[in-house]
Amino acid sequence: MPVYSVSHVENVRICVIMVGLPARGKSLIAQKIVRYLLWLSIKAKCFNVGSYRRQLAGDTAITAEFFNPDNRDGWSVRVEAVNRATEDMMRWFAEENGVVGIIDATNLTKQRRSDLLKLCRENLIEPIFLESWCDDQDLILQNIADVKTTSPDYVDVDPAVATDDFLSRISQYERNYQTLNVADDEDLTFIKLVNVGSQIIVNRIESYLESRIVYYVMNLHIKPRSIWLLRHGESEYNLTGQIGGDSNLSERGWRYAKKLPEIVLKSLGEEHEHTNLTVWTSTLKRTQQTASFLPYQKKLEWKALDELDAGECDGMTYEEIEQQFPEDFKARDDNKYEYRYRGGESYRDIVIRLEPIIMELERQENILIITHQAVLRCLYAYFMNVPQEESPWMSIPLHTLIKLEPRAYLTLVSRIKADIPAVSTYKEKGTSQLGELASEVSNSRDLILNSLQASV
Ligand SMILES: O=P(O)(O)OC[C@H]1O[C@@](CO)(OP(=O)(O)O)[C@@H](O)[C@@H]1O
Repeated sequence: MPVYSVSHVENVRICVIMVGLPARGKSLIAQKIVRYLLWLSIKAKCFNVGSYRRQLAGDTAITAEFFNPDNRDGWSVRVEAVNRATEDMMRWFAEENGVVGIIDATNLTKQRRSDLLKLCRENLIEPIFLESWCDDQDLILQNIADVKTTSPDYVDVDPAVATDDFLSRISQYERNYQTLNVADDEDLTFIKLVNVGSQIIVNRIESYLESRIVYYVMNLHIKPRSIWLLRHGESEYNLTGQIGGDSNLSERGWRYAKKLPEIVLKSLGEEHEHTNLTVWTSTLKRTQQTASFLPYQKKLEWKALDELDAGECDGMTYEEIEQQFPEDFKARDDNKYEYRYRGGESYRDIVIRLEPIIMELERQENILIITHQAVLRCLYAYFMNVPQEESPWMSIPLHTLIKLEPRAYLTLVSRIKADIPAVSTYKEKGTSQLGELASEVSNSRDLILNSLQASV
């Protein structure tokens, strides 16, 4: 079955042209848009002019003077860098069927923007300008500290010297800055973020894909925060190897749920022990039982966080699926991301239903999400940029918290394992569930079922 995405339906190609002084979060926004679109299967790529400039002029000793608009050598290198980036982008559109290309540069002058506009129009590409305008000095200094002192331009440079140099680089750029405004740029498609979203000006958004990009950008914030992703405690179905369903926690699952408040507190650290977390669960019992001892007020159930719907296979073991539906079993192994259970869902379907969750997650601050194996893989893939063919095969063990701390250019990840054993629900690619190993599993399943019945 062909897979249609927004871009196929609309047949549009978009060039997002970033605008703004250095240290206004442009690269961060550009990279996030790319990650979001790739996660939705829309082919996107960022062309960072700074890295072309570094290739042309070398990594080191690019001091603020280089960026003086009157410095002819510096100027010609910078023009050449933009030209190379745009040439590569046009080649990418033409030869690799790119859909959304991003030119990540300052693009501060009307002249530069009109050159890019002309190039896009000649190539039938929709241009959309995305300006990050900011005069909040605290935000700017925070950005400089976060990003620029770790930039390749300042390798081995003392952070204080790097910060001073960077501030003078910014003042060189300020000399030429012409901000976008509705009066002068009425005909352009643009979005202007003022002080990271405290005010947003949107002008002439025309296509659906453009409006999705705008909506995504409108939801972003850059406040420091953490996101915890975890599966529910071990369930009765996990013990018996059955998939789907709405079973209760096992005895070990309940132990994990009781220990969870302590583990979360530890992970928050002393200085944040009074932080108020928001807890999201699915509508299924196993996630809600897992959340039941957490002391936080704000708990929200989301249908969109429910586990992958296994349709006709719901309640079966992998072994039973292999026996009863051998072709499906193989098809799923061959392409797990696209495979849709009979009457159920695929991983791609989960990503589509998770989109509103991602939007809301971008708006939120500290949040703890208790969900399921397949859903968690999809959420993790969004934050960590995991390619589609890999994400359904990631190992996401039970009784393990994943803490994500988004930073300017990367997301820090730590895993916290609770000291409470649980079964593994991981099925390796290409492994048959039939045969010796499988019969051991099914024997243990019978044993567990017997003991459950005996204890009733
Ligand atoms: O895509 P695979 O690897 O089969 O993983 C998804 C499966 O994980 C399970 C456990 O096997 O999740 P959960 O623990 O939330 O019940 C199944 O319900 C679900 O079908």
